[in-house]
Amino acid sequence: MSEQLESLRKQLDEINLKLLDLLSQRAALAQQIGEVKKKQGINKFDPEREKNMLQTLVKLNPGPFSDDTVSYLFKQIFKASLDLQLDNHKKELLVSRKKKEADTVLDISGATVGGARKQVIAGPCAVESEKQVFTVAKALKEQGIDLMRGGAYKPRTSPYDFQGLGEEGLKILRKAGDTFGLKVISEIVSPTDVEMAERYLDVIQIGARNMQNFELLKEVGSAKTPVLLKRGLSATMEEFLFAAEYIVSRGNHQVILCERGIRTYEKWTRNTLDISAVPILKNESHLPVVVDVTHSTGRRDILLPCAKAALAAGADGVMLEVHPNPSVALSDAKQQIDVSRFETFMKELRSSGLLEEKLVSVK
Ligand SMILES: O=C(O)C(=O)C[C@]1(C(=O)O)C=C[C@@H](O)C=C1
Repeated sequence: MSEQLESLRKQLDEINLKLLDLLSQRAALAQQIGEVKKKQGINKFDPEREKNMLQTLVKLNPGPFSDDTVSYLFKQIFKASLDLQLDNHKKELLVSRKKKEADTVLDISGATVGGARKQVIAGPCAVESEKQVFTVAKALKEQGIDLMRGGAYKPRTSPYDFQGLGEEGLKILRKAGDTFGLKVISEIVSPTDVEMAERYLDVIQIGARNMQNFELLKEVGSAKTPVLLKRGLSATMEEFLFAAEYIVSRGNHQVILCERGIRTYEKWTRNTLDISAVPILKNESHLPVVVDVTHSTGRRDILLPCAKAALAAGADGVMLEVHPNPSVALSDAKQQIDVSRFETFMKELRSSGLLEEKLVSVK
């Protein structure tokens, strides 16, 4: 190497170290600013401030970098500082794995979710009658299922569709649960119904359409009953975790996250099952994660491979809809499976080995 090149590179190396030192000092200051902003409840991202800083820097740019290049470089620095501020914030979330390393295991009157046993949560889309629910409950019990779902309050797209049996539906569920030794899960849509629902349910479900119904989240957060929180139709994972944080921060730590598919342009499935959500949520949070294979796909023919994929990706369980006679179901007739299909589903899922108790927790 020529002496000149060597000397220039040496100077560059020294500047690198000075830049690193300055960047680290800057990052530490940005962190402090982040803390102050948090205390004052100010937004971390401040585009106006970034614009002003860029204007000053461009004005004083001595070259040889172009103004665009200077802007680009500093925007990267601002972005990295903002990420630091937000990352600090993420560490403080109660639902975060950074806050609590060990998996949260829910004990729902003896049935665990998030622990060694992988759960299959099944049941009709809507509670229609005692006979219908009892038929399904019997089939679930025969398959060794612990948890039964069934909708009593149905938030339907059309106001003319079946809206559910309300409290009467919850009573039927409870009766079936007590008769067959199943824990029961059902959705509540109004904060004023939470207290009543706690009398009947083992788990309160917050549906996808209500994931950001903050008053409802706060109410179930103050309740004692475990909560199954579904991901919103277009919710990012960050929004999903913040919704869970609403519940946990109010004192109810028993939350199950449920991936149920997100809205995309794809029409061959009802929603798009975001399988990547499973390992990401498991990494980011200590809360149990289950996958609703019925609502994410809307297709009976792919329930099994999607359930296998969910469990293989680290889900703590899967959820699906079972109806004695899906063709006459009052809701979601096209996607529920009958008892015989359910038995086949369980047989094949079991033989895949994926339902076996997990030996080590997924991290
Ligand atoms: O000055 C602030 O308010 C900061 O939070 C610092 C900073 C920066 O790194 O310059 C970071 C994020 C904001 O969007 C704006 C600026």
